[in-house]
Amino acid sequence: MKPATAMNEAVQPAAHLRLVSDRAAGDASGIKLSGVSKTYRTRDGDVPSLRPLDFHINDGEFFVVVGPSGCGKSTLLKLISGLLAPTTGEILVEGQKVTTPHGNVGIVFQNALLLPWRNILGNVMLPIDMKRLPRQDYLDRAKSLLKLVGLEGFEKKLPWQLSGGMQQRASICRALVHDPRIMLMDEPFGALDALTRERMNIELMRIQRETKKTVLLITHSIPEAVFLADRVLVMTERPGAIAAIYDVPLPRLRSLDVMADPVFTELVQRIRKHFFSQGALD
Ligand SMILES: Nc1ncnc2c1ncn2[C@@H]1O[C@H](COP(=O)(O)OP(=O)(O)OP(=O)(O)O)[C@@H](O)[C@H]1O
Repeated sequence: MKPATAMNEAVQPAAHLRLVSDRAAGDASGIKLSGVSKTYRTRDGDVPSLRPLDFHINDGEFFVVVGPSGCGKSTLLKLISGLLAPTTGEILVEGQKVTTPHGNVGIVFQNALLLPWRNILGNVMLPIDMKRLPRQDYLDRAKSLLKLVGLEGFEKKLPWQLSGGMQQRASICRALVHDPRIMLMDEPFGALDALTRERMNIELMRIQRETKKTVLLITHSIPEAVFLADRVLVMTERPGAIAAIYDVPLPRLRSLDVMADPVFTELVQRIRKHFFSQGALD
């Protein structure tokens, strides 16, 4: 068995649950973090949010981050999107150093955040209008994305005429419409009921497999993380560091039945132990 990179020595992986932090290092594609830390400077003093992080998300990988509340997950996503600058270190997206917000990513937040006065198609087209790209070139793509997520026929409806899950599906289309290579998703299904959330997970997995996007998703749900991910990064309490990175040794296209698979349940348990040993469980 490979040596664990886990900081928490109490959590040892079972033989078939490899820790894979050495996978594909040095590849110029995907997302690469080298020594990336963040300390917020506030009037009340410094708030160290992330300890120096080093990891690589592969091109086309579904990478999920879990961690205790306040450990710096959203901060991590904002750094990768270029909305925030790191205090130390360097982030490369597709080989390019991130210094400002960049067009390579589509971002999905916890709430759909659709503009109430724009219809669903208008909301999906928002990044095209904001980037002043030619509308005609993207209209068909917007419509086929809406079809892909089961919203065909709802193009002219206003957001309030759709359920929460439908609005969130529209916001995923909005994040995909300009064809970014990378999707950054911050607890995208946190506000949904359990059944809709399960359906959205299946939907998202299908979209990711079909479009071969690189996805970084943050969630508080360990089963959701294991269900969706190729790899799961577990963070420590603030200032967040890498507790462990787990490979998910399950078929890439999964149905909900996989949740009864012993490999699934064992990995969920193993990740949960990190939180118990840190004294914090969400
Ligand atoms: N703009 C800011 N100024 C000062 N401190 C901040 C700022 N944004 C976040 N923080 C602090 O940094 C830490 C990490 O915040 P962040 O939102 O990244 O955590 P999180 O893991 O996403 O939390 P949660 O799971 O609860 O959403 C928290 O302690 C938070 O209070």
